[in-house]
Amino acid sequence: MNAQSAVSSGTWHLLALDLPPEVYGAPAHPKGMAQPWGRWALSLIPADSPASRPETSADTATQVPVRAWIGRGPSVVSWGPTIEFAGTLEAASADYRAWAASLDVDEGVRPFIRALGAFNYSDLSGKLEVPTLALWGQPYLETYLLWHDSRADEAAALISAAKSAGPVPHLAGPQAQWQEAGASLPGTEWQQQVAQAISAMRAGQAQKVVLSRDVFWQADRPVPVEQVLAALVGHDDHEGQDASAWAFAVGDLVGASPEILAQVHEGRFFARILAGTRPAGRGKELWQDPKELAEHEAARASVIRRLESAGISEILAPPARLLKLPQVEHLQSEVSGHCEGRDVAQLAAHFHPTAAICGQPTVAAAALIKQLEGMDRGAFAGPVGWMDPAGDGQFNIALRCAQVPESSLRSPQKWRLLAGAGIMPSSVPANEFSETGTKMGTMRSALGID
Ligand SMILES: C=C(O[C@@H]1C=C(C(=O)O)C=C[C@H]1O)C(=O)O
Repeated sequence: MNAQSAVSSGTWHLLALDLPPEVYGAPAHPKGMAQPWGRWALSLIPADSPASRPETSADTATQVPVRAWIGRGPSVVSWGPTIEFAGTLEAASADYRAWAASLDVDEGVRPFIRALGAFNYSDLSGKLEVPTLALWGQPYLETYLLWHDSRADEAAALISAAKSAGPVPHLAGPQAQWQEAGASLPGTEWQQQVAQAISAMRAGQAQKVVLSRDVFWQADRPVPVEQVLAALVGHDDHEGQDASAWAFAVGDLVGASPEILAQVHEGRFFARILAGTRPAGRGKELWQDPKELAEHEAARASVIRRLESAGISEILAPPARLLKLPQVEHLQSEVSGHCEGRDVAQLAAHFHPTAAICGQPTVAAAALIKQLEGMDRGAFAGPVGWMDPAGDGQFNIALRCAQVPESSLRSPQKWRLLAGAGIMPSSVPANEFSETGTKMGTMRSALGID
């Protein structure tokens, strides 16, 4: 079936929901919204009944995958069928925007016919998906339900469920027992690869290379994605800072990334570059460590260098600051500018891969990753996020996440946790190994492993 033609002949609907102020958090401020709103919206996802949890892949059509993006700015929780635009990030976004522009819908509704997508690190292939039923939480305390005619019955049920739901229900985290189930490279081998990268860099092959690794975890039962997301949004708004990560379930990834590759809002571009890491509570050490400072500078410079060719003007790039997250602290640089006429997908594609997740110089670092990493990153470290028909939106770098099997997106039992670390000529392999382990802590904690 050609989903696009089937849906453009239908109708889209938008309803503003009148919700109690508690849903948006206290104090009622846009920055504080993500956590209670996320828990509220996630609690409305229909339960994962055994009937919707097929044992065989032949039944996967009955699955109801959850899609979500929850953090500062527009947030969404959705489930069920989507309209897909596959291809590279730029091709998929061009197709999506042309389709959205051609829809015969009210101009108040069109901006909410937004798409979510995750794209592979290596070639930016992937897909954008437009939810056909979605709860969109907006800054300034608004929530809209968007639905397509094909989901009218579910929308009616959801509207009455939303009316009778308590303000912010408690969602239990995952209750599974976990077993470690291998890795693409055993830890000792991975550290040998890091040592090789260090030798190659000392011989002048590159200045920085980011090597990542994975660890598989097997649960004794399916783990509903909304429980994991609820635990991830629970981490938000750490120590009174701005909401610092965006929890997501997009494509085959579930996680909470703090790093913004490209954000576009009404002609303004914004990015948040992270590089340089310490476990929580030890961030101040970063200012004294020449290796971390050089590593950060490489990542920051790689974005700043590409701003002009991206067509961005009136650039602001204040000095780096410390970003505190529950598991780790980073050096962060925020960069902004004017980006009239460029959409968020074009800009994300332009900046990918940054030195924060590839290295410096890009081509040499990419070659070392290919030679040494010993695994396929999939969409890990690729762009993940959302966009609207006008080209506004946000793509983060898919970090602090797990990849789950395509055949069980709703309640996966096997989770592949991934994390990387910037390797410099002065790096110590054992330290990089423990840094990647600490970064995986975001997911271990949300899954209830730690
Ligand atoms: C690669 C990751 O993180 C990146 C690498 C960092 C570093 O090496 O210090 C810090 C933040 C991210 O840009 C990851 O979280 O997996």
